Amino acid sequence: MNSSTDARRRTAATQHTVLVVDDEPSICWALEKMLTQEGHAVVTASSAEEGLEQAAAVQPALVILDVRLPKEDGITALPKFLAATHDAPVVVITAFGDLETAVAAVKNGATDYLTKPFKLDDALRVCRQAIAESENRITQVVTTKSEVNPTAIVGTSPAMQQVFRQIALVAESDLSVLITGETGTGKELVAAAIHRHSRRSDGPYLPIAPVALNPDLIESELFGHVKGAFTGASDDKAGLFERAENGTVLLDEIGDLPLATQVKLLRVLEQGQYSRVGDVRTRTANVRILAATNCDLHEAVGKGTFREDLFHRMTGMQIHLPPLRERAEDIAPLCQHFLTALQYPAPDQAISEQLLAELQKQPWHGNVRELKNAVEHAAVVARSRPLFIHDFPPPAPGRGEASSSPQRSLEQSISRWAVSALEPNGETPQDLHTKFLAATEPTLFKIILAHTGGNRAKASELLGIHRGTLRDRLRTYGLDEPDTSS
Ligand SMILES: Nc1ncnc2c1ncn2[C@@H]1O[C@H](COP(=O)(O)OP(=O)(O)OP(=O)(O)O)[C@@H](O)[C@H]1O
Repeated sequence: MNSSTDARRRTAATQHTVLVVDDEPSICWALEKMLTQEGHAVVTASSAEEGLEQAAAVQPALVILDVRLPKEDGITALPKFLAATHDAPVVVITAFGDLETAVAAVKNGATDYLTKPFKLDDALRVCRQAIAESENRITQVVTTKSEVNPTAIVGTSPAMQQVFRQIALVAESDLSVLITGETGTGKELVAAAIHRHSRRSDGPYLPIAPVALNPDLIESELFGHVKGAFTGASDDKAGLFERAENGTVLLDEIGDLPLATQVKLLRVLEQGQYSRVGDVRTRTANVRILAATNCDLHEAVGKGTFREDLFHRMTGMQIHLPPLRERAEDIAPLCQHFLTALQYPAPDQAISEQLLAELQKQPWHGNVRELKNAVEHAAVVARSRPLFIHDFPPPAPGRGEASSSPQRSLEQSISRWAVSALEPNGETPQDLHTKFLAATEPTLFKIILAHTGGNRAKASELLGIHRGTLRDRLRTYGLDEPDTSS
């Protein structure tokens, strides 16, 4: 970085007061010099007790706190510094390789930490970031605890409006409903909503996933059994349909039901009747049956793994939840909803337009479940500041996809790297571009030159750049191999 850039930054930076608490005078001196050069006012203290007095008096924008202090140690004093400064960022200085202390520091509310001995460049980067964070910190205080209904189905897209309409239309009736959609699209949420808005809402709601049941016991689980029906049946036992009397049953992943059980389910659906395993007595079922699937039942019928009569019976009333990538406009309200549920400060300010555009580009193979987990992850990383794309975990791979396509993951890595490097007071775009080219061009050039057998004229033609430019860049990267062009 050249000195004029430095000077520009210094004048642009707002002056803040930084409190340095360390009993080593040399560290206080070095940090003071570095921060004063940045345009900040620096106050120092050699113990936690003295530091706390200073903190209350000067209200610093940043506290740099050593862990090892003469009386009270930095980790124990950390919450007191947060309280005294109204949550100013605290950068903790720990001994080299002391993971336990670093973890304890972050747990106690430290924004970042430096390990001794540290380079001043690193200290400067960490301090700049912490100050920028404190400037960005969302100041709005959440005065009332925002209540979020965990069963709420959030969505403003036309597709979700259609789903809401369908739920409203079918809820009152006793119709069986098949809810379809990829994993994580909210099928179970919809089933629960249908039950909640139905006449049966006072009765039980029992979701069950046949795939989670022992295949030998599946019929007994659903319909119950009588004593002695099979080895181990030491007593009569009621099944799911009996326990759900006057209520609703959700058969999750109905496509996993064995064919023999499908016949019995059809009988319940058509005649409202079933028998316990080992019993001749016919019982009447007073349950509403909802089913969900993320597989193509039509295809399962074609393969002979799903009965056609049951298929027609179940698909009479179908609610389809489209994948999240087809309803990108739901991403913003869903993020708000999940952040509100986490009591994140000012959820409406936490997601910028730029971040939203990034999130809307992602494939979300795990749909809303993946988005929810990703927002929860990002909220932990961002700790009260607005979220950035690099706070989010990488996208989940799609079905049968080992990972996202190389080009996509390259794009994502570059984006994460660039955003974090550019973050307030980080690298200039020009520095970043130079570093980016230095990281990518040598590999590309080597491959193209190998392809042309070292012929630079051909390589520059293929690359669409001037031969002289290629020569200069190869020299810069130390790739001055002999040119085989004639
Ligand atoms: N529209 C939505 N609004 C709010 N939360 C949602 C919505 N859709 C899904 N979720 C949340 O996403 C998670 C997954 O939803 P759910 O279990 O209903 O999906 P599913 O389609 O049944 O998944 P699977 O097929 O894997 O069982 C849950 O935490 C749920 O609360």
